[in-house]
Amino acid sequence: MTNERRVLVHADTESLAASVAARFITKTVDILDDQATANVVLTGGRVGTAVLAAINASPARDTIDWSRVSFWWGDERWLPAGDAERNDQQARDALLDHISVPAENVHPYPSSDSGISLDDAALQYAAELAAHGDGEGAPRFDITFLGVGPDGHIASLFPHRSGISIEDRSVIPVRKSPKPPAERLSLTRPTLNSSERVWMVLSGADKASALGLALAGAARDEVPVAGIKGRKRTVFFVDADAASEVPENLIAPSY
Ligand SMILES: O=C1O[C@H](COP(=O)(O)O)[C@@H](O)[C@H](O)[C@H]1O
Repeated sequence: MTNERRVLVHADTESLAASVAARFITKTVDILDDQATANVVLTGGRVGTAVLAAINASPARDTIDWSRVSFWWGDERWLPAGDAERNDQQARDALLDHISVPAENVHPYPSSDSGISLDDAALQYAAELAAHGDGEGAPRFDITFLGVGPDGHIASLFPHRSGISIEDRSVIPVRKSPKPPAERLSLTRPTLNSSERVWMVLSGADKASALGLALAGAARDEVPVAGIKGRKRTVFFVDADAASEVPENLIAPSY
């Protein structure tokens, strides 16, 4: 099977979230049949959080041995711990607080009330990634979820900003983000692209243009999602509205 990007279209956000949740559970069980542990990178955003809620709601949720799964984040908003706008808090509310995952398996970014600077927070998260990286700069990420903004941003890598081109670090501080809050932390493109599987989750007509441009070969500086590709698989899980500008030949047959 090739590692071409694939687009799977669902009728609406609800069926999209339920389908990705089912696929995640099946894939993670398979991964844990083959290896001792799994590393999953979570995203913030509306659809990413809906997927976590759908995993939580699934009767098959606990077929996964959660004690062998570790969670990381693609990006975080530089806000105090527990803030409802933090990506980690939204993931805890939707899923993590409801499953038997050991606290040490959950790797949130530092928070703005942690007493360290944004720059030091980026260094600290990079060090945590490296500490779990078996000699690499980051663990082997088995599944990485990414939302996609209407401007084509992924994680906190925005169009026409230097972040999308940074290659010598695993984590960067982000300032003056076009989307609030202004200060953020983000994995870099090479770190995201080190993932075995990248699963993009997006819905809504406001995402159609960015998705269409990315799949038509836009430059990553213009549309950052265009620069993202997992090692084994890159799948866009989208709803019909987001898919409206996707070239027909890239849409996988419905299943
Ligand atoms: O701020 C963020 O937004 C993006 C996209 O969010 P969405 O609600 O438009 O899906 C998300 O991917 C990112 O993690 C988050 O920090």
